[in-house]
Amino acid sequence: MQLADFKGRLVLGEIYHRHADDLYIDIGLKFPMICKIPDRKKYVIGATVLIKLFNPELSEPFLGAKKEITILEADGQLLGLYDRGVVEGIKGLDVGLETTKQFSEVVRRAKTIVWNRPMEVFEVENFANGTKGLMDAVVDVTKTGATTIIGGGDTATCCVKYDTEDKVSHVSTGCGTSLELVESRILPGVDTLTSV
Ligand SMILES: Nc1ncnc2c1ncn2[C@@H]1O[C@H](COP(=O)(O)OP(=O)(O)O)[C@@H](O)[C@H]1O
Ligand SMILES: O=C(OP(=O)(O)O)[C@H](O)COP(=O)(O)O
Repeated sequence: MQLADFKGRLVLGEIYHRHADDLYIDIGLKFPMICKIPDRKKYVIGATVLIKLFNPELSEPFLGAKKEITILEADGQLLGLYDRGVVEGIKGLDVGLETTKQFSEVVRRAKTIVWNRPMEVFEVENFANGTKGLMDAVVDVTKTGATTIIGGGDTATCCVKYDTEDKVSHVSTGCGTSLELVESRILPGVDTLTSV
């Protein structure tokens, strides 16, 4: 086991035992984490949970402890149930490598792409990798002849951010409007200007 700094590290654990109001969670280290059961129906044996770990064992704080603790457990905060990458009650603000790969594969097969809405909260650098990855795929297929239309204020901003405005077929701040144009609806502004 690597004894790096554990404070604040996110780890997955499995509920292996329940006793009275307590949940016993195996986190793959020497000691389990024990905490109160937030919901008896949901936090069942075998369920996977996400934990913010503070300390893998409480032997050091035990020596000067002011509250009652046992040294044979890890200290952490139960964040919620974990189900296929999603934690109940916690927002998902980005996509992972696998999702980016799957979306990019579809984009690389397409001949026409209409893209509205960034994949993630791309304004925050740590959450932008999937959006950048998808943009790379869209730019690549544009080079090989696909028609790529990007619409929406924020999605157009992605093009500005990644300097791809000239590398896709069409960029517009309109999103609903772009879709109406594709549907062959008459757009009042375009109609007025056309007849001037
Ligand atoms: N998973 C998410 N959770 C919350 N906000 C998100 C998520 N993914 C993207 N966003 C936000 O959605 C906004 C873009 O959506 P939207 O306004 O519909 O796009 P557009 O302006 O291109 O039509 C961005 O500000 C982005 O940060
Ligand atoms: O980004 C936009 O809107 P959104 O952020 O609500 O998706 C567009 O500026 C709205 O354009 P629209 O009027 O063509 O739908």
